Amino acid sequence: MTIQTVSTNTSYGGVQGVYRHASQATGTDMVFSVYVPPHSAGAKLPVVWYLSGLTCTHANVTEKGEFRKACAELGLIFVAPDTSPRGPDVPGDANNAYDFGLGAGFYVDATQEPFARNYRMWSYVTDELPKLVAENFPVDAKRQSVMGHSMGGHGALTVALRNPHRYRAASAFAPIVAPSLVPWGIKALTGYLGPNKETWRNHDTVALIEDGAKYSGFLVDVGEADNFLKEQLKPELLQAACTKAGIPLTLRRQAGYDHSYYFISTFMGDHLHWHAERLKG
Ligand SMILES: N[C@@H](CCC(=O)N[C@@H](CS)C(=O)NCC(=O)O)C(=O)O
Repeated sequence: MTIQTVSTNTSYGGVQGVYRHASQATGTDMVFSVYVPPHSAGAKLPVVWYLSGLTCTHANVTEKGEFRKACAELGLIFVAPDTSPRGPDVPGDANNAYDFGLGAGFYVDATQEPFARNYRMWSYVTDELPKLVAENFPVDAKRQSVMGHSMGGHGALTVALRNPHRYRAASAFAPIVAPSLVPWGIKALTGYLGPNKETWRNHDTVALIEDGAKYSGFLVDVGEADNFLKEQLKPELLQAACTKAGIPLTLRRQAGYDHSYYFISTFMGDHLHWHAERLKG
């Protein structure tokens, strides 16, 4: 598996890169970013996966997430994939809406036509891209963790719950926690997985917890001024599910913050310290 370098820039003594490769999973070219902090020759470093939200590419968090200073200090590799396949032959939303299709892969492997061929973001972020990154960067595969925002928060929490031994820590900014119950999620899961809601449960954080999935604990920040909080995010459902299942949840409701990268970048350092603590040794 070969990768093509799109760009590299030195930052905080490390290297911020953007790379392109031909993805088997999606059948398209995919672009992702990797920050490698300064490190001694031959060292293998822990890796934090960041899954982005609706409308994003790798570029949103790479340019606005303000993660590099903490990653450099803590010795963390930071990887940001795209949120969907892209290209002239990739089908999107029939009405070009922002919440389905391009930029809105929802971290599932679609089973419904015409999406099943390309929309395989679950396989991409949990299988293909980790292998590619391990082959090309100084990664310690035993020390991985995952975080995400909004749709990517949903991705991070479901990826962690279904692979608790692979991802030692998981956190989220303004995650969708119960996609089966909210408009963004119902539209996406119907479109990608079909109308049988039983097939959605594997991609619904609250449903996974209700069905017995366990995890060592989550850090979740939400903004009290987030316009999506009440209709789409519903963090109270995650709180109830975690309390009932005995999963430790640190849920912080941040007054005045909205859904944007001004919110994410403010708390990015806290999240990276949480991850670094759990990726030690
Ligand atoms: N701005 C969009 C909503 C989608 C949105 O807020 N996307 C979030 C993730 S769910 C985001 O990160 N957008 C890109 C950015 O802020 O850079 C709209 O209403 O049209």
